[in-house]
Amino acid sequence: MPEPISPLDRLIVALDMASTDEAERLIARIGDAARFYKIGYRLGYAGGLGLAERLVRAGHKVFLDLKLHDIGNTVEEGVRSVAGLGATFLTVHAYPQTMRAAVRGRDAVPGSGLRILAVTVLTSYDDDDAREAGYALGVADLVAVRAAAAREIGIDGIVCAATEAATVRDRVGPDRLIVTPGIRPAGAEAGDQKRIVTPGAAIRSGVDHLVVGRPITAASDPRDVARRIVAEIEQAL
Ligand SMILES: O=C(O)c1cc(=O)[nH]c(=O)n1[C@@H]1O[C@H](COP(=O)(O)O)[C@@H](O)[C@H]1O
Repeated sequence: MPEPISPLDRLIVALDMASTDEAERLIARIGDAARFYKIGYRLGYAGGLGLAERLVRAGHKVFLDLKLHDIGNTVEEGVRSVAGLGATFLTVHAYPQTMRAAVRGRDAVPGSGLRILAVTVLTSYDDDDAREAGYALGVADLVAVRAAAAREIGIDGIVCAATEAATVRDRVGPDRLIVTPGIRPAGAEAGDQKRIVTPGAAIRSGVDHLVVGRPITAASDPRDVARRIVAEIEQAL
């Protein structure tokens, strides 16, 4: 059985900011209301990898959302480099060749603790977007197929919307993680997200970690919003 995850560690705050100064100010404001942070393109390309190492040294957990997707050799070597940074999670797109390469890169650095998450279908996509991108399957079927492939290949966790969590759990079993962005507390703006779920409903559908960005980062009191989300998670468990 998987290790129990505390309500606090289930919340991952997306640091989609322009600079490490801005990110560090937000982290200081949030204080002990969160301890798991995600660094994606915006911050990653603006000093975010150095910040990731500093956060790990300070006892935080870090999710590097680099969404790797390239020829196998490049993905494998990229994952080997990332494995030295101390992050807990790294994303790759859920294409079989890419996932196999990421698993080889992970396994080449034993003891790094890095876990690979496969991004199935972005939460900003609906069936029309999938069709426009050339896929014959709708979002739910595409997520199910990719989750099953990820499990077969040895990926550690799946990124999907919480709307697909039950199907994904069915495909991947109890030992793989399910990590869901597209989380919106009741009444929060969806923005560009199309498959949104509240924190409590996500947890009840079997999700392990929730990724929350703007509802926290754009709030006038980010610490308060983070605390409320963790309380909602705790209640739903
Ligand atoms: O891989 C991700 O983290 C991700 C996958 C996905 O399908 N949808 C998605 O929104 N994300 C990321 O999750 C975060 C969501 O941010 P908010 O919409 O501001 O809560 C962003 O950093 C996205 O890059």
